[in-house]
Amino acid sequence: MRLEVLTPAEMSECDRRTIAAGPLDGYGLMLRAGQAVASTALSRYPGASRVDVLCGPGNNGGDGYVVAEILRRSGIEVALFAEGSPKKGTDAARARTDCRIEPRPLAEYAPTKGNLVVDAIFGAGLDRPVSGTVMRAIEFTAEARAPVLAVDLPSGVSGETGKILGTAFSAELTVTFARLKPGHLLLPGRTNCGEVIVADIGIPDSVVASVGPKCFENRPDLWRKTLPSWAVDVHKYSRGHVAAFSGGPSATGAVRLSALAAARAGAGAVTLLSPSAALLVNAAHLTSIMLRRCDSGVEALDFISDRRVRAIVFGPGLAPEEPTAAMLRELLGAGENPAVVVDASAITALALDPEGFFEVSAAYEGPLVLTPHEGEFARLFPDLAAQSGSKLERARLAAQRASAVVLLKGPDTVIASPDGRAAINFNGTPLLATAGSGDVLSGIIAGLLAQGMPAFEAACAAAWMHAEAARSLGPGLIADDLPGALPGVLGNLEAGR
Ligand SMILES: NC(=O)C1=CN([C@@H]2O[C@H](COP(=O)(O)OP(=O)(O)OC[C@H]3O[C@@H](n4cnc5c(N)ncnc54)[C@H](O)[C@@H]3O)[C@@H](O)[C@H]2O)[C@@H](O)CC1
Ligand SMILES: Nc1ncnc2c1ncn2[C@@H]1O[C@H](COP(=O)(O)OP(=O)(O)O)[C@@H](O)[C@H]1O
Ligand SMILES: [K+]
Repeated sequence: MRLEVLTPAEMSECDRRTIAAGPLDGYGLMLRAGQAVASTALSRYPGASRVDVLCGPGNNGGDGYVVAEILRRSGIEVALFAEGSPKKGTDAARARTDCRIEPRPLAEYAPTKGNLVVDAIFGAGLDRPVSGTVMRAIEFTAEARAPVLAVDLPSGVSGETGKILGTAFSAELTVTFARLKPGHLLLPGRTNCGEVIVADIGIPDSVVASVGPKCFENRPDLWRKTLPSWAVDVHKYSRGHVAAFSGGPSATGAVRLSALAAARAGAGAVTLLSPSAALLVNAAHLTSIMLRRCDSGVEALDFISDRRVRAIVFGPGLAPEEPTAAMLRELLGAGENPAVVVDASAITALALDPEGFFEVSAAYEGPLVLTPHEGEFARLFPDLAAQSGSKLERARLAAQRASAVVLLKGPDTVIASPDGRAAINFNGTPLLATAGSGDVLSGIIAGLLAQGMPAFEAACAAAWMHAEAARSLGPGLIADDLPGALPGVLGNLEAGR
């Protein structure tokens, strides 16, 4: 499985290096790209006897001319519409010359019922909002509900950010080349792409590796090798001990979800550290999870060092106030180095003095993971939330600033490491939009960290497992159900090892 996700700039560097190494030249790559799209059109739309191919002025349009010519030779009635002409001497101009169909201006295009539309107007080169004739073509197509097969990306979707520039085709199917681009995975672009097929056009894996991509699809192959495995003589504490900090008497449920999830993710022991006032409430709800009174940072630190705590969940149910932030700074500054997952109200508490936290986190030597949703992210990183870059870019900048792995939640969860690596999760489901599911996620991360999984991999694996657990349960799930679905998910992963 090829997991690299290439920015449009990295993709064009791959093209350049492939061409430089030979034997394929730029036109050879274009022919292969066009062939891949045409054969997808023929196999996936076998009943389509008429196809409208819409071509732009660049290489995306070049691919479109290749598609049109192949479909024509296959006996299909092809109508060709062009927006602008390719520059003289380019591969696209050659493809235009080699295509035997005379294009009509895009302004004359109107969708015909039953026709398949091949969108080859803009791809990786989209650099400003679509407007005018192209915008109208997109709108007509949407009104006619004509099926769209997009070449590389639906025109209007930014390959870099997944944002819609002006407006965009909603494709049923998108054929892209060599590897996915961020725009295929990030919202809203992902929705416009429909099903995405990645076609091999002859760009060697070694060339992709040589451009040093740092973003990946979050699939098990990304982290499978780092999943915990236990020696035969393991005992509960050596399997990994998690401490989860409870809120006050009326805010204990969230952290119990985290604690249960940490245990289900494989931690050998999980202890809830509870303020005295909440001890009885917690006691009434716990069985395999242990309970310990804890009213201060000093007591917590004693416990962490005495009981060899390897990972901490800090946030669900805590007060979003300065004492919470102060306790976290105390924990991080004490010289113990357990892995720490900072979630929920603790992130809001840190936003009272972000710089104070970033100083402490920069000096921290243990693994650190922050799991904000967009609202919490905007509180801790207001300038990054306001900037125009992609979700991927925002998560990466935040990870660098906080010296922590940042898992930015949502339907297109992004996990970013301060070392520059990032992964985009694709298996999320709206089933997870239910109260408490984030608490389960932070617990899974802590459970994996306690077993020694590195922070970036643990966060990626947890995001994937969390969504798989939801999918295995289906409609009707509540967050309480998610930990119980983890054994099935883990069992399937184990079977794939
Ligand atoms: N050698 C390569 O790089 C390969 C590229 N391929 C195709 O080439 C595409 C990239 O080609 P290009 O870099 O030429 O880019 P595009 O063909 O996507 O678009 C570039 C052209 O569109 C114009 N443009 C961009 N946004 C516009 C807007 N909103 N309104 C009006 N005009 C706009 C630009 O000024 C430029 O003329 C890929 O998406 C892929 O389909 C494939 O042929 C495979 C090989
Ligand atoms: N529409 C959605 N599609 C996929 N995942 C979602 C969606 N909405 C929420 N999630 C996921 O559900 C979890 C919700 O976490 P969070 O917002 O912290 O909720 P809570 O605080 O109630 O636990 C996150 O992992 C998030 O990525
Ligand atoms: K396109």
